[in-house]
Amino acid sequence: MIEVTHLTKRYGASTAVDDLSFTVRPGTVTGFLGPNGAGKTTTIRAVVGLERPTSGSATVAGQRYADLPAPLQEVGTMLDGRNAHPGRTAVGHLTGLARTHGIGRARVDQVIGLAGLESVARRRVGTFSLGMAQRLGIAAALLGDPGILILDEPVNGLDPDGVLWIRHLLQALAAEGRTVLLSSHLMSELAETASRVVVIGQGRLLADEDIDTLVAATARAGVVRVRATDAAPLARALERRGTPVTLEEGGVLEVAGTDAAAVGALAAGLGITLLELSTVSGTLEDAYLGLTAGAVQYRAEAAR
Ligand SMILES: Nc1ncnc2c1ncn2[C@@H]1O[C@H](COP(=O)(O)OP(=O)(O)OP(=O)(O)O)[C@@H](O)[C@H]1O
Repeated sequence: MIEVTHLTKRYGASTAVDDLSFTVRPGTVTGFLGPNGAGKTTTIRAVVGLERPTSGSATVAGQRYADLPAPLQEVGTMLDGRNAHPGRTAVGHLTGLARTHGIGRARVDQVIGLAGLESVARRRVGTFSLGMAQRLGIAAALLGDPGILILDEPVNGLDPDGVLWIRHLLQALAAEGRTVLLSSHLMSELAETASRVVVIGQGRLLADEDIDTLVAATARAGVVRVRATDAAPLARALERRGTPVTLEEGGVLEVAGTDAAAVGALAAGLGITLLELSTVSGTLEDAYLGLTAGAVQYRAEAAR
């Protein structure tokens, strides 16, 4: 469990994190989202004892990170995939870390296997691609077999095979009852991997929800899309029933406040042939954009 309670972090006059509270529970993968500068990294750094809160607190497994006797065995972190010394081999880096916690060589080999790094285990880290460095960062996070994992942008730099690997790995770790928190800007990937999400903007909490609940609440979720040989009479019939209809590109009608079966039945009654009939399911991206619309600090000026 990760608990952030009324956490505030100020740098001089600017507030990076503002009275933020949320809990990350075991057994699920939780995504941590927010626009650039929202305060995600500052929050994560406070959780792992790298930032001292101005006020409030952040604990892992009920304690401050700094008070954990063997942090590597409680919390695995990957904040920057490139933190290993470039002159060291992957095995050397992991063995060095393992020694600080009395972790045996067998576990080093095990995490190298888990991360798919066997073929490059004896290569210098400085020659690693971004994806290989990310895998090494994940191997290091797993070294102490921790109950809590905190990963900042773990998918960054991974090829599609690597993306799939990390998705299945994190889900398997959560299914074992571990607490998994990951930040990512890749919305569709996060939606595939996580089941819950914490969204922040300008240092404040915007949502702490199941992804399914959040997505179902998006504005367009449940809207019926329909394309017909002759859309006009269908649109008129729907409007006569008080159902709002919008005409989209390509002659597609979007109909709110009804369901696909009702639209299909109405069209059949009018003898109109349907070319397409579907229900719009919202996406995490829709939900995220809706939530953060007012909280984006850095936005390119719209093209005039
Ligand atoms: N050491 C620091 N000194 C001063 N300001 C800082 C410091 N670290 C972060 N900030 C500011 O705090 C705010 C939050 O930054 P943070 O890096 O936590 O955001 P983020 O959500 O991780 O952003 P991104 O998605 O771009 O990584 C930003 O306005 C940033 O400029």
